[in-house]
Amino acid sequence: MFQGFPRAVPGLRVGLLGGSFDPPHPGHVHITRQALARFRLDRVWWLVSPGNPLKARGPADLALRMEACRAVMRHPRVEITDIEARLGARYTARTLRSLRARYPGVRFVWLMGADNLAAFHRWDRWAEIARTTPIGVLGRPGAQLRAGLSPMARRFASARLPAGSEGALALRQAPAWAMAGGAMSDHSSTRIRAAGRWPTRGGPAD
Ligand SMILES: Nc1ncnc2c1ncn2[C@@H]1O[C@H](COP(=O)(O)OP(=O)(O)OP(=O)(O)O)[C@@H](O)[C@H]1O
Ligand SMILES: O=C(O)c1ccc[n+]([C@@H]2O[C@H](COP(=O)([O-])O)[C@@H](O)[C@H]2O)c1
Repeated sequence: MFQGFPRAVPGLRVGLLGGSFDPPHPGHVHITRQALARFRLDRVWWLVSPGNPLKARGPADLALRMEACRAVMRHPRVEITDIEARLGARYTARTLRSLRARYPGVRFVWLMGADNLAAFHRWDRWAEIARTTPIGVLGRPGAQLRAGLSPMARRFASARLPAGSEGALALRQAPAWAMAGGAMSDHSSTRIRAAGRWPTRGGPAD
């Protein structure tokens, strides 16, 4: 369809897991599998970010992160993509607008860990994202309480799907969001970097 962009037909339920993946780890794999099952998704696309706009430190080289992602996440329904670099987008609201225009009829669900839900109100045009895209949240140790009390959770409280209805998330008109329950993983990129098992860059995101 477009070089470097995954294929998707109208009606396909596609979860978008944006991340720095600096580096990717088993926690990302865990939540991807959980999202496929709990939110009844047909696909998950990993959007390997050119650089989180809220993180001062730039991530490792994109090609290196893409390669590492392909090595840890092998699943027939999961695609590893550098779509945001191709679009020249690092703000999620912009990415979602572009994807909706390129893939009419595809049912996108934005995926994120509970730690990101807790800080979601600091994102560019966060309420627009919530009003236009269903959001699937995956549990993360230590973040559950903050996520539940967050400005996003409070402002869009009436749009939250009750436990047991998460499977309908992709079919719901936004605003709609759900939390997937179940086992959590405590893996984190910060911890891997701190252990010196991944190259780090000191400068700001480029
Ligand atoms: N163990 C985990 N449990 C739940 N969600 C996770 C987990 N690890 C990462 N995520 C989610 O995956 C997405 C991408 O995460 P990211 O690549 O920043 O990994 P990270 O481990 O959070 O990195 P860092 O420690 O550098 O912040 C985010 O939405 C994040 O909340
Ligand atoms: O759009 C924003 O303002 C924004 C602010 C912070 C994070 N994000 C996105 O959130 C995703 C997770 O980021 P990270 O660094 O926690 O992996 C990734 O796709 C980022 O681009 C987006």
